[in-house]
Amino acid sequence: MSYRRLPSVGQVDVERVIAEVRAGRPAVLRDGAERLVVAAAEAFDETLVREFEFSAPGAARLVLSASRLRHLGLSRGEAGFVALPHIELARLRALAFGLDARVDAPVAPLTPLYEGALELMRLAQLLPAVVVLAASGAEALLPNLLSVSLPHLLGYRASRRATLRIVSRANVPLEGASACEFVVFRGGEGLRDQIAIVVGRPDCSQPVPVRLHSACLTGDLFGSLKCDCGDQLRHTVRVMAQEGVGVLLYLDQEGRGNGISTKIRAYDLQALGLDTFEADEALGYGHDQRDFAFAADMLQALGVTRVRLMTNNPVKIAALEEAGLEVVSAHRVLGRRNAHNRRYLAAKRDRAGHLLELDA
Ligand SMILES: Nc1nc2c(ncn2[C@@H]2O[C@H](COP(=O)(O)OP(=O)(O)OP(=O)(O)O)[C@@H](O)[C@H]2O)c(=O)[nH]1
Ligand SMILES: [Zn+2]
Repeated sequence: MSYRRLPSVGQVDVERVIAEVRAGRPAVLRDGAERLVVAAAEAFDETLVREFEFSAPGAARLVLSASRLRHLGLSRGEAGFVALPHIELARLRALAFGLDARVDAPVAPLTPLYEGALELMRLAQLLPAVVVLAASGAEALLPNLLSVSLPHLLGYRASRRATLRIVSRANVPLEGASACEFVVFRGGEGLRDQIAIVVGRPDCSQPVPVRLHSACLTGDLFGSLKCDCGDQLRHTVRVMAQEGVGVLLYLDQEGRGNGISTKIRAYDLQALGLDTFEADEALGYGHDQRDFAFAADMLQALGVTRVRLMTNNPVKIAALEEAGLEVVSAHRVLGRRNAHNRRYLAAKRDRAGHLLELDA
């Protein structure tokens, strides 16, 4: 391995801080001399409340994304923060992820460090709602906390893409597709590795059948009826096996990049009547957190530059083209419809422009 491929100190700092906030512990963001203690709103319990209140009484603030503030009734299109003079768990949770909450205090615009706190939550696949304390008032907390600089945090996604590399590969015969090689990449998005499943031995001078498949634990593994993912996954592998060649990228982008805990939270909101995109917006997200540029890098690392893409999602086609691959054709991949996924598929067609003909 060359030194160039070793993760930088900044990348290591970001990964350590991601682990801290996912474990429910506070961490510190630095920007020059300025420091900010941050902790995920969803992690707050009585103990964390006591820790924050004791170290800097009255100084906490809750930072919320633009779409969460819109859900709370604010018309401004930007992220912002409200003061938390006392951290009351019920109010904190209502503002961070309650369905019927309304903003109940003045909202102020964010500084770059506060924006960084939201980015940290997204990288950690936690809800974009974060409690912050100016470090000047929280000196007692600092010696125990890991910290990361804002430039390193903001550069993290690009650095993960730059360090994308193959770490292992082996043949794994699948039912109905015996000639498969699993190639494991480290880097890209999410918190785990990315997998390329290479069916047969593709001739890279010809267009190769390709699917970019975002992980869906509920659908891929358990056959959830709420989406079409499991069908799409198995159907694609079957088609590739029939053609004798293909590359399926299995990407760590659970819940359109939001992570499994948020996806399940969103399902709970969908049960109350919101569609798949409305539920994500209510929780503070945009339509889709995924970036497919690193998937293009994976294909190029495998020698694939001309693809026959199996997708209904125009964003995937555009992303590969933008990264310099030639998308020779795009083929629809239809899962079975049922009473539980009907609305999900219609929302993808109507709100995200997916190429789906549901009435056919
Ligand atoms: N946030 C959220 N994610 C969902 C929901 N249902 C499914 N997903 C995720 O949506 C993604 C679907 O991935 P794909 O099937 O690769 O992508 P797609 O955008 O549907 O595009 P194609 O299937 O290629 O047409 C997976 O990451 C699922 O986990 C939902 O209700 N909310
Ligand atoms: Zn799914």
